[in-house]
Amino acid sequence: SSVSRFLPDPKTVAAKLGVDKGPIHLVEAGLPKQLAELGWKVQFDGHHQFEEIPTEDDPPIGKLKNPRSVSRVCQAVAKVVGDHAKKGQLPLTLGGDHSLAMGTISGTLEKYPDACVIWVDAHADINTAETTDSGNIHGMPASFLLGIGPKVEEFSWVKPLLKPHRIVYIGLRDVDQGERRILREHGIKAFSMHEVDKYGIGRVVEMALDHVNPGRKLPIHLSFDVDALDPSVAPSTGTPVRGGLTFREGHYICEAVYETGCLVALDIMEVNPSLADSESAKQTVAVGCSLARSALGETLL
Ligand SMILES: N[C@@]1(C(=O)O)CN(C[C@@H]2CCCCN2)C[C@@H]1CCC[B-](O)(O)O
Ligand SMILES: [Mn+2]
Ligand SMILES: [Mn+2]
Ligand SMILES: [Mn+2]
Repeated sequence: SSVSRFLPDPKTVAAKLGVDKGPIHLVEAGLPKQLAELGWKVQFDGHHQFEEIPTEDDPPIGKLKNPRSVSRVCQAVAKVVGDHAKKGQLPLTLGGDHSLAMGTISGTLEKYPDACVIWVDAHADINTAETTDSGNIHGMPASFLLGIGPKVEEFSWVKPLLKPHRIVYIGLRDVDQGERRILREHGIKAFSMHEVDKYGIGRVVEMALDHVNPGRKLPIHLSFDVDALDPSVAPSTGTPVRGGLTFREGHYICEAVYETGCLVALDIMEVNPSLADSESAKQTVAVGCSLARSALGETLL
C-alpha cells in the first residue's frame, strides 16, 4: 500500500538530483537500493545535468548572485518534481543548494495546492532581495515561495502559492535580523533550538504538525537542510552552525513525519562532500541517506 494516503501510486519514489556533487555521492552510497529494500518502487532517471551559465554571463541582479543559473535550475526542478507528483509519485530531491526548494516546493504545490511545508534547518532561508546580506539565493527560497519582498523578474516564475500558516520551521539558530522581522510580521511559526531544548523533539514535532496540519488532513512536503543537524553529526555542509539537532532528533522528525501518512515530497539538501575531509564527507553522506530512509518508512523496530 502506498505510504501516504495522497499517493495513488503504490510507494513510488522518484529520485531527483541537485546541482551539486552531493547527490552523486548519496546515490553512489546506495540510496536508491536502500529505498527499494524498504519496499519503494524507485524511479531514478539519472543525474540531472544542467548546462552551466558562465559567471561572466550571469552577473548579480542587485545583491543576488548567480541569479540566472539558480533560476534556470530551480525552474527545471519545479517542472520535473511537479510532473512526478502529478503521476502520484513521491519526488525525493537530493541537493545541492537549498535554493532548489523554490523548485521542489513549487512542484509540490502545483499538484497539492493545500500542502504544508515542514522546513528543518539552522536557517530560515527567508531573506528577500532587500534583506539579504550575502546575496546568496540559498538564503531566500522561502520568501519567493510566500511572495514576500520586492519582485525579482528572474524569479517571477515562482508562483506565491505558499501561505504563512502552511510553513513551520524546526531547528533554527542562525536567523538574520531581517528574517526575524519577516517571521514576526507574517506570523510564521518557528521552533528554534531553544524550543527543542525546552520541550524535547517529540513535543516540538507534535506542535509543529498541529500548527500546519491540525487534523493531519493536508499533504506534507518535508524540506530537510542537513545543517539543521549539529556539525558534529553533519560536518560537510555549506553553512554549519554549532548547537544543532542530534542524530536522533533529526531522525525522529523524519520518522514522525512518515508516521503521519501525509508525506508527498521530500528534500534532503546541502550535503556537500567537497567541503570537508573524506571521513567527514562520508559521515555526512551516510546521514543524508539515513534521514531519507527514516522519512520513507525505515523504523527502528
Ligand atoms: N541567512 C544567511 C544568508 O546567507 O541569507 C546568512 N547565513 C550565514 C551568516 C554568517 C554570519 C552570521 C550570520 N549568518 C547563512 C544564511 C543562508 C543559509 C542557507 B541554507 O540553505 O544553508 O539554509
Ligand atoms: Mn547552500
Ligand atoms: Mn537551508
Ligand atoms: Mn541551513
